[in-house]
Amino acid sequence: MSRAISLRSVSKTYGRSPRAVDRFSLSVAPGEFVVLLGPSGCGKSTVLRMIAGLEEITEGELLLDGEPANDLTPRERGMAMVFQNFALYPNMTNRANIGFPLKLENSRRDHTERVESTARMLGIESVLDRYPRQLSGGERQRVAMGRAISRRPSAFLMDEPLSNLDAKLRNHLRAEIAQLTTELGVTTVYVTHDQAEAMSLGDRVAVMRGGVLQQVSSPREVYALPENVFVAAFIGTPRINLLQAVVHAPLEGRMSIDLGRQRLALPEPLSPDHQLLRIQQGRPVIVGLRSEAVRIAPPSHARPGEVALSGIVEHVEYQGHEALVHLNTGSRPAVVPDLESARPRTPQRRRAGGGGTGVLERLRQRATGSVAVLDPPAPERYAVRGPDRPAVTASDLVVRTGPDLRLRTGGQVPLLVDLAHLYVFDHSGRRICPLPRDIPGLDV
Ligand SMILES: Nc1ncnc2c1ncn2[C@@H]1O[C@H](COP(=O)(O)OP(=O)(O)OP(=O)(O)O)[C@@H](O)[C@H]1O
Repeated sequence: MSRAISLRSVSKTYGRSPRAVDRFSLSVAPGEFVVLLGPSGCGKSTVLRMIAGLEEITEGELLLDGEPANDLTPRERGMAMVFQNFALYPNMTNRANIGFPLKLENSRRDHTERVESTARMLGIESVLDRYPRQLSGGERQRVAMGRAISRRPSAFLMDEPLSNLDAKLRNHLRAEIAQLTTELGVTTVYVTHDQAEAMSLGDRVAVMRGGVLQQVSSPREVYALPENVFVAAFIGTPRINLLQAVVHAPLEGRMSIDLGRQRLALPEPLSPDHQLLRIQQGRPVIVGLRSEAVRIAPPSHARPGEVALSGIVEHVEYQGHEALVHLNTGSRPAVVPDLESARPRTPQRRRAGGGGTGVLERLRQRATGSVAVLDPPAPERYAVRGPDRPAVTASDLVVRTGPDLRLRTGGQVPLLVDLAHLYVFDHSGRRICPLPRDIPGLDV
């Protein structure tokens, strides 16, 4: 039997600390695979442990198949957990490890058949009579999964089960987990901080930040329609380009988005998405451009909906099948706090003002409560290299190209921006373009 899991405004507080999980609501349908995704410390494991019954719920309600379950013991919940550290009994053979939960349930019954069919499912029949220390990391994790599966639980709760494995094995096991859970049709809640893993595994992805659920949607939607700038920045590789901008909407004349040194002129007639930007006139916004929204090509190659920009090549990252070109377009990148690792900056810069401990840095720290923070102006962030050299800034835009395009560092390149792929977020980080679905009276 597969379980429906429902969390209703669930919070967790440890001692006097702020809420580790803050009014978290999520319903997982029977057989569904939901991934909890977010940076380290955002509360993913705590949510999982509250579902498992390993952590008490401070406030709110957990329902299993519609029945209140806050007070059920872990055993009564009938779920199986798989952790990142494989947690096998070292003195038991792998066979005994897999059969252990079955033995706990009924010590007199012969479980050989169930253990062997589980091992077959996971491709580990040949190692059943060895001990865990005689296995590779991947085999050990399969045994750990076998132990979770053997009892045919009503739900799997997996906490970063692949994070101790090397990249190749991780990809391999990821595919196996997807296949296995589909075959078994068991409800699965899976925790990871790896967005690629989340996107490839989940029926739905629930993105968390600072204990708060940001968005829960299909992988496709979470990528294409991120509800805020944090989700946009957390999902997708290379990371979305986020630029500080101002909407320019004169009563007469063309609407545009001012990026600092350059403007994006919005094509007329304005699309419904772009029309709604008019009310942002004069306000600071954040423009999001994924790397596929920008290409290196001259204005004469523009397709309908594409507008021209230009950029100076700062750095080219060769990746074999493609290259990532880091460009300076004279814009200021918007910083999103709490992301696991910021996009690496181009390496050659020296900071002015001895490492950012000044007023701007303090303001930035204070502002980390909101979703996005505006960076200090470029001239104050980076030193000029010498009195006779112009001021330099870091790259603000990353564009994908084919691997064979030869580009000279310091050279200027023409860019075309596809406005159909333009994201705009308001000053609080909420997506305003494409239009949010919940604007009343708008048929989107
Ligand atoms: N037993 C505990 N006592 C006090 N604080 C805790 C306890 N367990 C977790 N926390 C805190 O709760 C917050 C959420 O932790 P949690 O482990 O759920 O995050 P996570 O998103 O799973 O992180 P990671 O990916 O690093 O495992 C963190 O700030 C953590 O320090």
